[in-house]
Amino acid sequence: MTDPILAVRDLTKRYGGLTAVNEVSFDVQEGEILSIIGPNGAGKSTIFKLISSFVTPTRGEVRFRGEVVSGLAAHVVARKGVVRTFQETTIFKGMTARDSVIVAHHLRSRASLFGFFFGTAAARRDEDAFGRSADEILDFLGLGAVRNELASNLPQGHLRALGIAIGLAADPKILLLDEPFAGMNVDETNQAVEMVRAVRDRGVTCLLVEHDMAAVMKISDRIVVINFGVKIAEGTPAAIRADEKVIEAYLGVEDESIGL
Ligand SMILES: Nc1ncnc2c1ncn2[C@@H]1O[C@H](COP(=O)(O)OP(=O)(O)OP(=O)(O)O)[C@@H](O)[C@H]1O
Repeated sequence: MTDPILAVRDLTKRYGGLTAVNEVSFDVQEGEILSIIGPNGAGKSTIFKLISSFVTPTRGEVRFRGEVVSGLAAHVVARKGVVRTFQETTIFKGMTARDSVIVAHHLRSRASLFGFFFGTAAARRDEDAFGRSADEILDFLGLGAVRNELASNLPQGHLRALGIAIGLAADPKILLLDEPFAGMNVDETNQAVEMVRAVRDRGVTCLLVEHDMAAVMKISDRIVVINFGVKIAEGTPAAIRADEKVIEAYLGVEDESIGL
């Protein structure tokens, strides 16, 4: 097997007396779609925050292409290529879709953000290149027709896609997608599943936290299952569906189903 693009080792996060994530280890291979699942409060979001360096582990580490990235500032890790998608709630709604993606390009080279707002010559040069790249990303995600709409006017499905577009503007090697199918109907979910596949086919490794089991089973190459902060299973969708520990963890959970 080739070296993993991401190696999570003995990752542990304690909040006071509560161990949110406990000695979790797994690898992510380049080009994979890997989903992290588990009941509410299992520790999935905390694992995402640890991988993207928004929080520092109590113990253990995350290695990206062999380099330890835990402990580095989140924007440094993002620039290396480990990027979280924006949630709808954090998208700047007063901007057009296109400008939002252009600003995300500027965030990649933070020096030019000042120029974007104040119109310096160097920023205008960047502007052309970033504009072309933004248009390509928007077209790629099916947002070309709404590029000049204010984000505040976009329906939820488009906003979700815009969050992915903003993530892609940062030129990720790994994209962390936090509940990309939440609140979607079946048609919207199917479209979003295709979108995530297309992102992977573009060469971006995708890591998902998701509750929609039907979508998870359809899209994932592999799944990591977390329960009470501990990894209880890891494998292909077929293996996970048949895993006794996984079935047990989900038994009695009313709002979730493992899709059996
Ligand atoms: N900043 C924090 N301070 C204290 N406790 C926290 C903090 N963040 C998370 N926790 C606790 O850690 C545990 C894991 O939370 P986490 O949000 O990672 O779970 P999750 O699997 O993402 O849940 P959900 O599926 O409901 O989003 C929970 O018990 C939560 O209350």
